[in-house]
Amino acid sequence: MTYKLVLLRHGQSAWNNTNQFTGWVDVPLTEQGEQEARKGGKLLKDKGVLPDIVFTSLLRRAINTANIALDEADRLWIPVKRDWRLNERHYGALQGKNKTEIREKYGDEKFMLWRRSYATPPPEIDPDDEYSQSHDPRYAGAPVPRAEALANVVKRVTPYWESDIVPELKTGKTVLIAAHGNSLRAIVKMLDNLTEDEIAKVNIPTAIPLVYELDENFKPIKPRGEYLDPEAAAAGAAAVAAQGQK
Ligand SMILES: O=C(O)[C@@H](CO)OP(=O)(O)O
Repeated sequence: MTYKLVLLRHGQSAWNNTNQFTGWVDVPLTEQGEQEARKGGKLLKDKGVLPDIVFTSLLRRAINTANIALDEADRLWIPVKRDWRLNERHYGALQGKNKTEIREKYGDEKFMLWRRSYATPPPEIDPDDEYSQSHDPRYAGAPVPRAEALANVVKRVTPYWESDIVPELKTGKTVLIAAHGNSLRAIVKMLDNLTEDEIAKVNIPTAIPLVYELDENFKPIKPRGEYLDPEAAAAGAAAVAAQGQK
């Protein structure tokens, strides 16, 4: 018995477009982002990868990407589960800041440490900052972070994977997770058992489905899975890696 998992990062968001750190700030998709989501859905349909259930974060860029892609694949009717544990990594005090300006102000090393190190979180956000989520009713009862490193995301995603996602895979459903660059990196790290150095080099392109076939222990049969459009995925990942450089 094997299991099928599809990871989908949201399409281009308003702040991807303006080169701002986003994290838990609930920015919309751009028109280009919507178009990317449609393309992602078409890939699912054309390749016959048809999700039976979708998991999303609580952020509109992931929710809308899932809806647009599933509509395109004629699967808008499938059940949906949303959870803050699939949210983007909380970018702390960097939320809302321009990536290039931060790199220029603090230097390459610190910039990359905050973006891609495993265990070092960015500086914490003030709970009363306009871009803090401390007072957002959607997170009532949840421990809203003031900043997260990727390690913190792995820590919140892994129990959710075990408790909510694995049981759906076990019933033989094709599971779609529509989420974010760094929450998906946390899942990729966990699935592929990557080292901290290996995951630092992984960048997830927007809205290109990444398909994993998993064995009976929920481990990838093909390490790192398979993008449904590998060429576009490589170009997209390179563009993410280069953010803040210009
Ligand atoms: O700003 C963010 O929340 C993320 C994803 O867009 O950025 P980065 O790729 O720099 O971690």
